[in-house]
Amino acid sequence: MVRIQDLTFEEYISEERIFARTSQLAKKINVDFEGKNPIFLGILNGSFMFLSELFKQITIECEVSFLKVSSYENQTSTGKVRELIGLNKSIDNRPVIIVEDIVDTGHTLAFIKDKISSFSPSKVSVMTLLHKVAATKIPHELDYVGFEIDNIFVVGFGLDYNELGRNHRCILAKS
Ligand SMILES: O=P(O)(O)OC[C@H]1O[C@H](OP(=O)(O)OP(=O)(O)O)[C@H](O)[C@@H]1O
Ligand code: HPA
Repeated sequence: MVRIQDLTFEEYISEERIFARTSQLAKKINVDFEGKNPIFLGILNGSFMFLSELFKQITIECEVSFLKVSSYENQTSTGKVRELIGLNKSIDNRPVIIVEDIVDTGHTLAFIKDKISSFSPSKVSVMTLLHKVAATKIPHELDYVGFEIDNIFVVGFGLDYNELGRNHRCILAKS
């Protein structure tokens, strides 16, 4: 059992299973994108651990870059304003692989895909380590999924609870 602030968590997906699945996904990418020089776009912060493990096993010509979605409360309205930081013309006419740690409601991915499309990538593929299927409000075509998980709160391997717990080597689920 692991305690983070007021919550307790139990191991849900072991480090071994994460590594084995990540290797399978990397092998598939190496085949699917051979000769296509894709750019991996990691979505910060959560994807950093998954992307670094994946990227070590990519053997084709490729690039890596990172994007951050910043959210802040608008001073003049109640709405949340979101902004995508780090996008530039390097994705013009290139195949892009968005790399996420988790697709939960699907709102973040919808926002990212919309912003990216204005840069005219030749193709946009999505890879996510986790997909919380029953929580999804905006369905997406997910090209590479590590694990479909239950509708429970998870931390570890890059995922956080109040910014804590990202450093755990496995995925932990709330008890
Ligand atoms: O499908 P959704 O319901 O939109 O949730 C998924 C998003 O939530 C998390 O990011 P978060 O905004 O918590 O930032 P973080 O990666 O820095 O933890 C996660 O990394 C995804 O980007
Ligand atoms: N855990 C951590 N971060 C998240 C989750 C989760 O289950 N869903 C969306 N962001």
